[in-house]
Amino acid sequence: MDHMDKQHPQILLTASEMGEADKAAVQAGVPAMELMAAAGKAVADAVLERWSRCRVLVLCGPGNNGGDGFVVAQFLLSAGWPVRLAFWGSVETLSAEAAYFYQAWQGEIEAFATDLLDQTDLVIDAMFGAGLTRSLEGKPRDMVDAIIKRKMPVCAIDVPSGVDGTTGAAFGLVAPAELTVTFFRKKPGHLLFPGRGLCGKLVVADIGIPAPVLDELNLHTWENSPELWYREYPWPRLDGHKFHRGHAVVFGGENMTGASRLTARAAMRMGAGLVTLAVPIKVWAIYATAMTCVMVTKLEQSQEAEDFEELLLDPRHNAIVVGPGAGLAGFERIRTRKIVLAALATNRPTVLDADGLSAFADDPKILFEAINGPCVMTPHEGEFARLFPDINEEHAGDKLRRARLAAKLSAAVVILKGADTVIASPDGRAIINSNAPADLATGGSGDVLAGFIVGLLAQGFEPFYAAAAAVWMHGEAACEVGAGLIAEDLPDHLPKVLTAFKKQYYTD
Ligand SMILES: NC(=O)C1=CN([C@@H]2O[C@H](COP(=O)(O)OP(=O)(O)OC[C@H]3O[C@@H](n4cnc5c(N)ncnc54)[C@H](OP(=O)(O)O)[C@@H]3O)[C@@H](O)[C@H]2O)[C@@H](O)CC1
Ligand SMILES: [K+]
Repeated sequence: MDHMDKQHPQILLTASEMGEADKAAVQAGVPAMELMAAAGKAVADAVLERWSRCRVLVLCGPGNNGGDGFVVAQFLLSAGWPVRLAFWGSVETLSAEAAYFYQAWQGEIEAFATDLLDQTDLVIDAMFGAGLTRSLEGKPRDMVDAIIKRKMPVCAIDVPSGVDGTTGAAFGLVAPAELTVTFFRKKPGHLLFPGRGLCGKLVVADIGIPAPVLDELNLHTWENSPELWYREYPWPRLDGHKFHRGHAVVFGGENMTGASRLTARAAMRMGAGLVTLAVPIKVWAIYATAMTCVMVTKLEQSQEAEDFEELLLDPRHNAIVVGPGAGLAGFERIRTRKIVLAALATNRPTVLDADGLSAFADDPKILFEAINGPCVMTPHEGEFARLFPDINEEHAGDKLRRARLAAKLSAAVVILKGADTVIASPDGRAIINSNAPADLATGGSGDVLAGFIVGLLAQGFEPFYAAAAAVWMHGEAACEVGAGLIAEDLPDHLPKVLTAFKKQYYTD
């Protein structure tokens, strides 16, 4: 855990945490005026780098986001660009720094009017940033509406106005930015949808806030990267043999036999020393003919759960996954529940996915009460809504909080999947993943993820790290494959990912 330290470049700051960092920086002797000047300069530099000289309209709002806008306008004007500036707000309520840069602006200050866009090639959105509390109304809303209709290029300061930097939720209409420049550290809303999709390219600028101010804050959210967990990674030992690398057990059902096969193959690829697929006797032959390095074992008819329990009496079976293709139809639901409960009763690291979660939709409490050991749950949004209906409703639009509360309630690491997967630990820490390409949205990719996780658990990786590492490797493997990806490709491209990862991060 030491490595997920607060000064980490991957740390993410909510609006209030950023405000605290800002205050601490001022207390440490960095004047607020300098922070604003640096912020505005960073935005101007990013604009000068990306765009050629063109007619710019800077839209300044009533808070410090607008203050940054005055600075940008002045820098671009000094660089010889044609700049117009419109302000919406009241001069009396500007902060001291914003008022200073308002006064310092050498051009005219105009009122918000959509016809300003007629003579504009590029909009600088300095309307609202971290202080946004509600949907835009009146003139700012009309402006955003017109920018959207005209499909104007936008550079947003901190966040596109209307995006909540803490949650990524959009308050009403938002003009999508081509470039967003934020300060010091990213915010969760830059990584979580819809915010992420509205930011365009994201630049993080250093504005002179000293990193040690972060040590004083209570921070617990990071962007996923091997930097967070590579030091604890269970590197294979040179003198090791397969028993050092664990033995994962995968339950396979009767109908969707492909799902657990993908899981088992993925667990092997991730480096589990051995993998056993335990399946009902009726379908044993289907599995046995399809698998090679994975062992397939039979569960006798009508006593599958008992046989599964017996299999787990062997303590070498040190990580378990139940869910992919486990089955929910008719009697299968009861069987899946029994298998899950048998797995959890061992208190060994267990991954619950798909049907292994949905089997408890009627009474999730039974599941939560059974979780007393290390457990990773991997719901997609539909499964999450079934297991955590109250949290889901109460905190709609705040994926980070939903995942965190679910982890706390269930005492499991929760991976709330999607394009912006969140990995939450029961202790309150959370990681947002950002490397997943769109190609990953394909049947079976979740089964592979479950296999990657159990493969790491079998090797003794701590569950929160195993979850984060598996999600990251899954994204990397998908990037390796590219367009046309099918789930089978993911385990087979993992060796390239693991090799590159080892080359970059392994130290003796
Ligand atoms: N922290 C730092 O380190 C640094 C921060 N910097 C910059 O400061 C920005 C944060 O500044 P900020 O806190 O003044 O918030 P900001 O978003 O400009 O405006 C809040 C104002 O808008 C109002 N308001 C809110 N929603 C509204 C709505 N829908 N419609 C209408 N009004 C609405 C709200 O009024 P109220 O809600 O109180 O009625 C309040 O008056 C940050 O994003 C970054 O760009 C940099 O200078 C570098 C250092
Ligand atoms: K903005």
